[in-house]
Amino acid sequence: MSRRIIPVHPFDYVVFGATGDLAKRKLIPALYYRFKDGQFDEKSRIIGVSRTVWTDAEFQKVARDSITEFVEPEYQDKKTIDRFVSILSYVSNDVTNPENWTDLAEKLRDDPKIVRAFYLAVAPNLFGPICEYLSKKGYYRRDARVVLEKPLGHDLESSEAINNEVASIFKEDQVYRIDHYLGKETVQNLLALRFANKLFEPIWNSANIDHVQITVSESVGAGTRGYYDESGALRDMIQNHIMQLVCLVAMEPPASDEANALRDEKLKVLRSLKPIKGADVAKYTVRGQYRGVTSETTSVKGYQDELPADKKGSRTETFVALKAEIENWRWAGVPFYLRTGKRMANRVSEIVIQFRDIPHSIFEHAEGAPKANKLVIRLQPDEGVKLFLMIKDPGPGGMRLREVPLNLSFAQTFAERTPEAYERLLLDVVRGSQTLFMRRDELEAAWKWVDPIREAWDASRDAPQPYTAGTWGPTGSIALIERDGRTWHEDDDA
Ligand SMILES: NC(=O)C1=CN([C@@H]2O[C@H](COP(=O)(O)OP(=O)(O)OC[C@H]3O[C@@H](n4cnc5c(N)ncnc54)[C@H](OP(=O)(O)O)[C@@H]3O)[C@@H](O)[C@H]2O)C=CC1
Ligand SMILES: O=C1O[C@H](COP(=O)(O)O)[C@@H](O)[C@H](O)[C@H]1O
Repeated sequence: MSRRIIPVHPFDYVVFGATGDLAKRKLIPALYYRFKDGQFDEKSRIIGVSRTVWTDAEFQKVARDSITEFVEPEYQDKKTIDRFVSILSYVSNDVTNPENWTDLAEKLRDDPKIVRAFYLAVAPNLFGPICEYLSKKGYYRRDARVVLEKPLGHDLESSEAINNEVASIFKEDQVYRIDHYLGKETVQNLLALRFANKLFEPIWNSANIDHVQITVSESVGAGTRGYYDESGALRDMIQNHIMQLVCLVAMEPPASDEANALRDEKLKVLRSLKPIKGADVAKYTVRGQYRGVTSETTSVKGYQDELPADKKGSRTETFVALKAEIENWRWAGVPFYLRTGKRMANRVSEIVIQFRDIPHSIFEHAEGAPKANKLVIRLQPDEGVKLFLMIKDPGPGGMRLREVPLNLSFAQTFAERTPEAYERLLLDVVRGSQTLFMRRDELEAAWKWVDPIREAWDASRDAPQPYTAGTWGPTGSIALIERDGRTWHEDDDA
């Protein structure tokens, strides 16, 4: 069955930061895919804005190159690319220079039926000037939308300052804060799994679940990404993506999929997280930094070796593991073990729901003991869901118990390409759907929870624990979970 494509209203999408890396690698390809699928056509416009002096044709040429490089070859056809780039135009503008602000009036249509969206793919210090520009030049409309890229601050205070600047022009129902994890198909599937099935909800609680693990590991390094040393894994991954995953796993069933119904429930989870402060930080968190490794076949640089001279000696963490707890009736006593890192053994993002042991085994004389059930939701790569169950090993040899996975592999089940997160999110903005975007109070609640961890690390004399590139992180991370008599999940299909 082929996918049903519902076209969106015609729009004017103004992309600030159009010459940047994000526009080139993610935004242009995502918009192209949606155009190719017929979700919008030449009635819409995409207007790039940056300081670089380009003509429309130059911007169109760069967009063509980005499609050639980042769109799968079977989706590239000249006729569609020609049609797509014909709706692209460009305006050169330094938003910090009010004396020379450029006019967008020629590009923006003054028609209330045409959706107006501003995508701020620029550093957050430009959000204020851009909002001022939009307001003073009269491009603001009460029904316009503004999309904010991360990082939205480096702590609660700076996040409040950014949000205040934006809020001085845009109302909260106009603001779309991107957490691209929410746009991932498999993350949305978590909602379907939990709330479109009868099976799980009755057992989704502390009476039946022993613990939850969330791992987002990357095999790539961090050092060449300019921003990373100011950020570190706690701010870069835990505060946003992993907190959002915790929310989706732990929240109460919302009354509907309406944006605020969902966000209200996520917010309650964030506000129920037990604070990790002071001496508890050393007990419940582990931070690491990768070391290089050289063998006969490979040579991988350590984080320190990748840094420029003035940053050597940095104590920025490239790995975090922590034990979080949610203080409410559903989750009391169920630890959430979270970990993320760069230069780890594999690229894998997964959520593991480890159920409790059965209350009593009747298999006294069987070969093998029953193991507790486990649900593994693989977000990437090899997206899918595995439910580990006990079965009788077939054959005449008596009762032999074996753990096997019920395996739903998305790649094997669905022939169609899995859309990239940005494809969904960019058009949700046009649809006016905020469900997959973070509300201000959620963002701030997440900062409020991570800030004391960061502060305790900054005050500590200890450096991050070293781990060798290509491994699963420092030994402290293994100890964190093993201390509780548990282990990190390793997917060897049982
Ligand atoms: N790249 C990525 O994969 C991701 C990026 N982000 C975030 O998105 C934002 C953009 O990232 P990225 O594209 O990588 O950054 P780049 O540095 O590649 O691009 C920054 C953009 O901002 C424009 N710009 C800078 N100063 C001004 C100005 N005064 N007036 C108008 N435009 C200006 C630049 O254009 P010019 O120099 O021509 O003015 C350029 O287009 C950042 O906040 C980043 O953290 C978030 C997630 C992923
Ligand atoms: O936001 C970020 O996410 C990426 C990982 O995203 P993924 O979609 O590839 O899983 C991470 O590499 C980057 O450091 C971080 O800023």
